[in-house]
Formats: sequence, C-alpha cells, structure tokens
Amino acid sequence: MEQPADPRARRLFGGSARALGDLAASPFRADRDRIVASPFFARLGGVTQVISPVGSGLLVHNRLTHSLKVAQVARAIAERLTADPTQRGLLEKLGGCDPDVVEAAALAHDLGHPPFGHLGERVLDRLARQRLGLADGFEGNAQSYRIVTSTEIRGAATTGLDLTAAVRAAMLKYPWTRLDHPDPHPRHLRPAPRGAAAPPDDPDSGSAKFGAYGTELADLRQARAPFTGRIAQWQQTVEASVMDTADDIAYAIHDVEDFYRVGVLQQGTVAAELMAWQREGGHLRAVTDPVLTGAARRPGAAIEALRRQLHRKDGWIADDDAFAAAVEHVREELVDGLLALPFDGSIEAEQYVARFSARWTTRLVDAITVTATPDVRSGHVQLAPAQWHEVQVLKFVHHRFVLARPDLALHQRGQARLLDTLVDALWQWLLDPEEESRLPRRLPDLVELAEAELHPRTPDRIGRARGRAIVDFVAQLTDGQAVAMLDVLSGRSGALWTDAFVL
Ligand SMILES: Nc1ccn([C@H]2C[C@H](O)[C@@H](COP(=O)(O)OP(=O)(O)OP(=O)(O)O)O2)c(=O)n1
Repeated sequence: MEQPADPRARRLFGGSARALGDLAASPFRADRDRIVASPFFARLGGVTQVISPVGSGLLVHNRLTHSLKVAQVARAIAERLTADPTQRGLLEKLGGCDPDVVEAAALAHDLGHPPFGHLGERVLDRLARQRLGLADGFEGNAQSYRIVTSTEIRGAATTGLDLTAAVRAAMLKYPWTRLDHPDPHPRHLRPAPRGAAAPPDDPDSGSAKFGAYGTELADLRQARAPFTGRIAQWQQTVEASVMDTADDIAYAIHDVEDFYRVGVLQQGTVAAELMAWQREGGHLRAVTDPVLTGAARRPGAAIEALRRQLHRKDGWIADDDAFAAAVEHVREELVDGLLALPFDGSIEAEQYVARFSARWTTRLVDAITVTATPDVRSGHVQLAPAQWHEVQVLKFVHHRFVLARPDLALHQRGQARLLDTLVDALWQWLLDPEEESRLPRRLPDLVELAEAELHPRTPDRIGRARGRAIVDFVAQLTDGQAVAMLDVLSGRSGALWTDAFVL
C-alpha cells in the first residue's frame, strides 16, 4: 500500500489514498469530515455537559454544542500560532501545529463521554472494575480513542475511522494507558503530569485519567511514532495541547453563561464571595487549613481555599498578585457586568451574554503562548499567567455555585443508580441463553469485537469480552436513551417502538 510522504498523515491501515466518501483532498480535513459524519458525533447532542439535555433542552450546552465551540477556539489558536513567524521554528521542531488537525481532534475529543457526562464516567468506571472485572475500567478520553480506532464502523473492511496519526495523537490529552504505558509510567513522576496521578482514595488503580485502554495501545504507539524524539513520551503533542487548552477556555466561559441563563448564578452570592475575600484577604490568609475548612460556608473562605490549592498543585505558575488581579477582573466582569441584569430572555440580556462570551473568548485566545520547555504539569501551549488565573477563578465560580448544589447532587444520585441498574439488567439479559437470538444486535457485535481483541489464553475471555461490550454499549447511549431503556427493561414503559436502541 502506498505510504504517505508525511508520517503525520499516515493512517492506521497504512494507506494515504482518499477513501470512498472523502470529499476533501487534505487527509486532515478528511478526518474532520469523517468525525462529523459519525453517528457518535450526532449523539453528543443528547449527552450532558453539566446537566442533562433531557431536562434542560437547549437552554444549556450539551456535549455537541460544547465540542463545536472547542473546535472553533482550537482552530483560532492554531491559526494565530502558525501565523506568527517567531513561533514557526519551535512548532516545527515539536512536531507541527496544523489547524485542520486541532479542529478534527477537538470535534472528536468528547465522543466517548457516556450518558450523564462526568457522573456517568465515574459510575461506569466503578462498575467496569468492580463488577465486570475489567482492570482498565472506563475513562471518557480512552473511550473517545476507542471509538475512533475500534468501535465506529466505516465501510465493511475497517473498524474505527482510520484517522491519520496526527489527529489521533492530537486526541491524546493523556498519552498513557491506565497502568503500563509508557514505562516508567507517568503516575510515578514527581510531580506527575496533570491527570496521571492515581486517585488518593484508590492509589493502586493507576492513573485517574488516561488516553487509551490496553486494547488500543498498538494504535497509540503508531499515532505517536512521528513525534518520537521531539517530545517526551508522556507529553502531549502541540496539537493535543491546543485542543486541551481550547477545551478549558470554552467550558470556563460557557458554563458561567449557561447558569446565568437558567438563573442559578446570582449576583448577590457571587459578589459576597469575591468581595469578602477582597476585603478580608489578609485575615483569611493567616488562618490555618483546618480553621479554613471549618469555616467553609463563610463568604471568602472557598476562594481562599482555591488560592492555596493553586500553590499546592500548580506552584510553577501560581502567583498571589496575579490571583488577586484575576479575582478583581472576574468580579468586575460578573458582578458589575453579566450578573447585574437578571436573565429575562430580553434582547438586552442576550446582548449581555453575547458580549461576555465574545470578550472573554478573544481575551483568552489572544493570551496563548508556546514554550519549548513547559513544566511537567503543563503542555507546550499555555495561557499567560494573568489569564491562567482568570480561568481558575471562572471555573471556581462554576464549581462553588453550580456543581456544589445539593439539588444537582440529588439528580446525579438518581442518574448513578439508573446506570448501575441498567448495567445489571443488560448483564442478566446477555447471560440468558434463551434470549441469545433476541439481544439488541449491537450487543453481540460488541462482544465479538471485544473477544477478538483478547489473547485466546486470556482467563475468562468471554466474560471479559461481555463486560467490555456492556460498557461500550451503555457508553454509546444518549442520556435520554439510557432513561428510556431502563424504563422499558423494568417494565415501566408501555412504549414498544422507541429509539432506545438506535446507534
Ligand atoms: N464533576 C464535574 C466535573 C466537570 N463537570 C463539567 C464542567 C465542564 O463543563 C466539563 C469539564 O469537563 P471536560 O470533560 O470538558 O474536561 P476536563 O478537562 O475537566 O476533563 P477531561 O480532561 O477528562 O476531558 O464538565 C461537571 O459537570 N462535573
């Protein structure tokens, strides 16, 4: 088969020729089109970003509208960087930065997000490891990689989208597997790269975040081969670093917008928190950690805890003056700006949102730099310190006033239980010999695929294959499908023909 001259453009199956259906001449552009045409991509419209589109409709972002924004921001960053003649040499040396590659990777980065977003990710990981005996568990990033390389169908002869090496490498925010690759494993580095450390409550489980399961390791190696000698094995490619930064920028801005729109973020509470810290910062800084934890509900205490956490985890960039300036900037933008007018659907309120979003996106995209020797906690592409601190404060506002709400927790506990019951019900169905010929067709297909991936001498090969197939199957449902499927499986729904199995 003809090999492309550019190793970055090499596809997994080796060829460089345009495949049936590829309209674009550029292989990276063709990758972008392959991703957008995938049913897994369309499915993201029904998957939680922070809260489920089942209950919120189009009021807030879902994983599809999020992915489109990440792609837009990522492309803008890559275009700015490549247009700067002073950066070109460094970008080349590190392995390249192509706007089409970062756009494709950004569109694909969340394909593996299960129903109910991060909550679903945690539940499926627990079930995969504890109930289904899968040491690799479940991880959204690794699932995205698995979809484009294994479970997505393109034509009869291939599994996966057969993407180029550069695009697959750009999807790898965490270019390691859970436990074994590379050797030495990045979770043993001190400090470890972001996401590589094991969760403190489960220190033997391997990295908290990882880019690929063991089943996709050969593919990961091939994707990363063109970058050998240019970046460390555990480092993101520049294009992955652009995508990762764009993800952070996009959701830091739109999460605040979303919860302003639905009336959850309110001027009074945000003002009280930020301004109490500004007023009493000196006093708050002097108290010990346990005293601060004890006063967690006092205005100003939570943001002081953030300041301390930034020093602890990101000492390479944390700076008190930059932090204070960021608190002031976010206060001005939110308290005097966006939140000053309650969202009432008026044209004026929409204009506030549009201006807020435009101003912040430009401010953050314009603050991107490339560095030859980043800290281990950062990629080569990073925000300038002032804007890095502002993003931390924006994310804080979202965590403190949205994610920490008991009503959201209540909802999530229900979703966790739903997924748990659904996995169990599907497992029972899969094991029922009388039902073998009446299973949803995709389920035995996925078992066959997972079985073929395992070495014939793998202990309990069929059991493991079934476990992985259930995880793949549930992970590819939308929120609505998961709800509908459990309703039907538990006899609560009389609707016979539903879209619960579509995909
Ligand atoms: N406990 C959490 C954590 C995050 N989020 C939301 C907030 C953001 O909108 C988005 C952030 O998660 P992403 O998956 O987009 O990105 P990360 O970089 O945080 O994680 P990863 O690298 O695993 O994709 O999810 C949430 O609802 N609940």
